[in-house]
Amino acid sequence: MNPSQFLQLLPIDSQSPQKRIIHVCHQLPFEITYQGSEEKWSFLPRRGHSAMHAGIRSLNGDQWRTLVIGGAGKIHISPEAGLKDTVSPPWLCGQEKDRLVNQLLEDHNCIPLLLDSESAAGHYDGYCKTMLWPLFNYIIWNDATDGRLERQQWDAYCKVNQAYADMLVEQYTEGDTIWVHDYHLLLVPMMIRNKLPNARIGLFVHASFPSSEIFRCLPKRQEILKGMMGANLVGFQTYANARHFISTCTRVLGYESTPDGVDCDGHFCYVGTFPIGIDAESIDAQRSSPGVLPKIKAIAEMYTGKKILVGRDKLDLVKEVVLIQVTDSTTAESAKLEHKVSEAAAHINGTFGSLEFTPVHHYHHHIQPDEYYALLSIADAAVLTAVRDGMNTTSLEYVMCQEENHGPLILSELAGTAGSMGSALLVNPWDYAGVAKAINDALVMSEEEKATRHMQLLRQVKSNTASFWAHSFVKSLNYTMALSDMNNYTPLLNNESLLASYKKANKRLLCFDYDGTITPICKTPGAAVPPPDMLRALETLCNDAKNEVWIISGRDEAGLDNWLGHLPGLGLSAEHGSFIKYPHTSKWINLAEHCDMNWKHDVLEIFTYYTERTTGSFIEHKRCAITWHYRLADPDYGAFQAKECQNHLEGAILSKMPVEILVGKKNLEVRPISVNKGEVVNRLLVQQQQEDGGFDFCLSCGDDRTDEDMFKTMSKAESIPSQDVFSIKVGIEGKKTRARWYLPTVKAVIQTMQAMASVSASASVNESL
Ligand SMILES: O=P(O)(O)OC[C@H]1O[C@H](O[C@H]2O[C@H](CO)[C@@H](O)[C@H](O)[C@H]2O)[C@H](O)[C@@H](O)[C@@H]1O
Repeated sequence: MNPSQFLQLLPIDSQSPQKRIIHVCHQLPFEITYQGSEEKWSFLPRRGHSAMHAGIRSLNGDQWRTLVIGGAGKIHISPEAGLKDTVSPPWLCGQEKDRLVNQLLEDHNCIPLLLDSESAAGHYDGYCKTMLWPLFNYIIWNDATDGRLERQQWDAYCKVNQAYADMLVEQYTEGDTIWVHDYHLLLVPMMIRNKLPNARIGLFVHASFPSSEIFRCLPKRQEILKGMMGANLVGFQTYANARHFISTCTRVLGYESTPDGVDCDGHFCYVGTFPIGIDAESIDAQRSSPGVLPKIKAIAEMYTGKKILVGRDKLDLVKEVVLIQVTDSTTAESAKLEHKVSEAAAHINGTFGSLEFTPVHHYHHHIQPDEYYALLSIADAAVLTAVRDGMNTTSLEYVMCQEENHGPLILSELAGTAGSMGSALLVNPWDYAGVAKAINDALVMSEEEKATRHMQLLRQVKSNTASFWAHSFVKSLNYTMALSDMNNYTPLLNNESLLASYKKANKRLLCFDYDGTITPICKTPGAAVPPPDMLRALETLCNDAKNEVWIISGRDEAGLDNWLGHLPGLGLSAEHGSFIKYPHTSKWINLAEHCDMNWKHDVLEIFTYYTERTTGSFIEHKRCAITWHYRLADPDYGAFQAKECQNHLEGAILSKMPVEILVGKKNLEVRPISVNKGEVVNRLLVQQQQEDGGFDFCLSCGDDRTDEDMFKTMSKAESIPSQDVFSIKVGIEGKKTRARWYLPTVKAVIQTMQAMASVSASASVNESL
């Protein structure tokens, strides 16, 4: 179930009133001007990101208070202040800075981040604009460099992200909800998580997010994705972006995922789609303001007898004007592009124009709001043909301005808004003939069709507002947290009670699984060598006479002997309980010797069939089991083939042979039904009971389904008080398990082993004194 779906199922009033939401944005919504030491600072609305800031503002109300942390940007100096030009923030001395901070907080609930200009430029003009922005919009950089500039920009990106995270941590109080915005701050969620492990963190990516094939080109791809994973919920504008993100995490980081999100080393990061809208009421008020009507009249007079097409795009690499009769371009980010567009306009005018008629008017400057709304209102059609756009709020504003005229909207299907604007004339911006046809269709469209299409668009714009977007995201974030709590059947292992119980015990049984429990999962089985710190702890545990320590694994005897055989005090069980080797002995005992192994040939045939058809997959042969691995295959195709293979095995083998199929971590395993890890644990419990009065402390620890048999057996060990039985699942807390506790990672397991080992070591020192 994805977060948007939780909304329909869970009660709306689950938040207590007046909780605080702290937004972390690249820039504050205001341009700051210094008026002089005796005057108040002045704050004027900053251009751009108006939908985001409208959404943020809308959250201030009965339920929430908002605080916005954002970059101050360049600080302007009023001519009256007696200083020159604009300057970067560091000139601010203590008193002036305090005055600015206090005033922003009091007047607007904002806290400014004052960055030095070098870091700010390296972060924004550098890493954001030259690395991330083109890539996120499907443009691979074509200027090869020696990597030095990129490293400097990356360093600036990290430094600036850290500054935002630190500022947040400074402001944070328990219970706050944190909402980080956009691609400028993708490392911030994990930086915060490192300092505030239990915080409620949302991240919304306002920009597009590319497919994994594009994203994987980014040299810092892992760092960026892991930074994002610090969030509890990552939101995107479109379903396609969300899907790309999930599959990128699977492919680049090798994490397991579901359509709801990504499982990241014991933390589930939910992913959802939340298309942003505009503040419809405010746009309605602005388009009807007194300044707009005279502009409408002036434009109408200027183009009497002509149909007006309007286009408005930011001039950057991802937005090109295909055919525009009146354009207004906003920020000039590229002089080269401006030149290109001017040339195209001149060409069209030269070819199709005359002394009395100029078909393309290209205005390349910021136009004032009155002119903007007048243009959107007077147009006969809008042509918005970006080749990539996170959303495109101009299309929404155009619909608001056309309440009377019903002018058709020609919209690029590669703009985020296209997904919800089904009544627009959607075009592929690369298909020039298709765009030309759409323009013609728009101009000859009947009034009736225009009205019907416009009504549908308007309904969409008025219902999916900026406020709706912001509220949906925050509610989903809260619900994902609630869902994690609800799924948390299994609490985090309480180390204190474990150690207390361990200390007082006289005879302990410790059973550990191997892969994914005491050794991290690796790309190939041969690479999963035991970590040295784990081996040291294991050795100390084995040296404690009160302990009986076992590794109970799916691995074969040779593998376990090779990696762990040097610890004589360690008991080993291989192939999920088929073989055991008692501590201080060298002989393996085959517990499955009476099992029928005739199934192996048929299973091998099926596994071979899938191996031949799944590049990267391979078969691991064991004495009593066969394993088909697909970790190195394409993740989606591998998972698909594994399902097919499982169905095949179930149909062809299970009904006829006494075997079981185990669905492991990127593997499928077949082994006799009569052996399992629980049987080994049971054998050890019974033997100890018969020989020496039983254990008074039991621990089993494992990460996959085969380990559930150990947990089950231990939970039934009636002779041991339940508070001294520790069954521990390794991995994400949300998974159903029979274990009583969970630990998130292999690292946490090793730390627990070390903690028990130090109890054993100090007991042995005390005894020898
Ligand atoms: O019972 P376990 O000790 O957890 O062993 C289960 C299987 O582990 C191995 O495969 C898994 O670990 C590999 C190394 O990290 C990894 O490459 C693979 O994708 C995992 O499935 C082992 O190869 C199997 O024989 C074990 O049954």
